[in-house]
Amino acid sequence: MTLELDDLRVRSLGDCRYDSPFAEMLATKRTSPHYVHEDDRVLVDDTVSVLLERGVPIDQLPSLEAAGPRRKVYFDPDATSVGIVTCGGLCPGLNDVIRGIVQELTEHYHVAHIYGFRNGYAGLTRKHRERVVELDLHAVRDINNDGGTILGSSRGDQDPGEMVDTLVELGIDVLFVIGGDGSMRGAMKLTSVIDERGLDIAVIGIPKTIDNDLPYTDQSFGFQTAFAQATEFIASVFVESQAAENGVGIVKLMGRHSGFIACYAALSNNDADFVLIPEVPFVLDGPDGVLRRVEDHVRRHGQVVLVVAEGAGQELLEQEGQTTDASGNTKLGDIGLYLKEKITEHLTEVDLPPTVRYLDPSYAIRSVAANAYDSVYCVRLAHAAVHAGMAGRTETVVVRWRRRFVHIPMALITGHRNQVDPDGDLWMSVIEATGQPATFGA
Ligand SMILES: Nc1ncnc2c1ncn2[C@@H]1O[C@H](COP(=O)(O)OP(=O)(O)OP(=O)(O)O)[C@@H](O)[C@H]1O
Ligand SMILES: O=P(O)(O)OC[C@H]1O[C@](O)(CO)[C@@H](O)[C@@H]1O
Ligand SMILES: [Mg+2]
Repeated sequence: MTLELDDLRVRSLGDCRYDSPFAEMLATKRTSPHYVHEDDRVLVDDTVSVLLERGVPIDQLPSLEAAGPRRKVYFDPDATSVGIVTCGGLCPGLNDVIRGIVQELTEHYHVAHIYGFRNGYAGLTRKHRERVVELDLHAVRDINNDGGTILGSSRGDQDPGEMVDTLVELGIDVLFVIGGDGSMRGAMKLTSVIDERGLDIAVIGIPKTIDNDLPYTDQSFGFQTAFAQATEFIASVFVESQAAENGVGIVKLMGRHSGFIACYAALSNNDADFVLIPEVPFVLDGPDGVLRRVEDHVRRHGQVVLVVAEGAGQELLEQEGQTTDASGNTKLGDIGLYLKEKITEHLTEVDLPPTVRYLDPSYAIRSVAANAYDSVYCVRLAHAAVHAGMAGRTETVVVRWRRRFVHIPMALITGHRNQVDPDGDLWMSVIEATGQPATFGA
């Protein structure tokens, strides 16, 4: 990691001059094992060897600004208007975040207006301006009981200039963008137009991804709920495969570029014999290929369960030209169906005609309401986002890093992707739990 301290400094619109509603509560607070003072910072690294390698004084080590309420804020709360938008794919907990933002802004900061933009960035365009909704405590009362997002979401490019026009027209001071890497790239285009026009509008990101593929965050909200849902499907194919002769269960789970859902779901109920993820390429044929390993497993145990992330083994699929979705994300081939065909063909050839159960739970794992753990996480992220926005931070994302809530510059979260490290301890756990080889074939 070549990160320097200066890469981690977040932008502020200016000095904080207004009293914060939290001033009194914060007056006596100091950093403790359970609280990081607003003037203190959280270290990025957590191993002695990396810290020593950096070879710089402690105050020069890469560190992150603590999130949380400030004694003074940048925006005059009574005169502040905010906007909220949810973009990209659904994720458990979106409604919890919206609700947390609205409650915090209403009950503590007493802001003037909270607007919700409908259906992602499209809701900020001229065409959809009239669909903007005003949000209050009543509007968000029990939305956390439902999956999805009350605001709706979308993919697809919109003109940043037109979106900023909408912010200006509504008098928005702070925009909260709840979304993934694409949404954060979109948010950075907004801040660059805001800067060009010399406007005083803060843009705060709340990272959302069930794939858990955003960097500098312990684990993204909704991820735990999503992989818990996925375990149910693995358990089903396990039962089915056990009951059938030469039973083969295959579950394909979301995860375009990162196999976290597949790894965690597989570890959770430990029914999977093979986990295939995008980060670990595999071959099908040959003595060490997946097909022979599956065959060996069926011969020894009479059944087998495979969990495959949707982005795994894409290089094996013959695809006629790459297509993309409205946001420019590559559309993937169906590795689950491909494996089903190949395994059926192989086992039939070696005289083990299989009964294959293939499940692709797809949207069923991400459209549900957040579990209790994710709900807590969401409301705490929402509070952190509100404090960051009211303090005038901009082009800033709130994340939980090594269990502390911190601010990071938006550019960092779009800089690279969080992926399962084939040399890391998560993949090691998967290998230990499944008994599968570290690699398949050459
Ligand atoms: N490079 C970019 N510049 C401007 N806007 C972008 C960019 N990439 C994506 N966006 C916009 O951000 C929104 C969400 O992007 P996208 O559909 O890729 O989802 P995401 O935020 O990455 O979430 P998910 O994890 O579900 O993919 C879309 O409206 C898209 O057009
Ligand atoms: O079908 P959609 O909504 O475009 O999204 C599918 C993709 O979104 C994700 O859930 C990420 O949000 C991926 O795991 C999946 O590939
Ligand atoms: Mg994305």
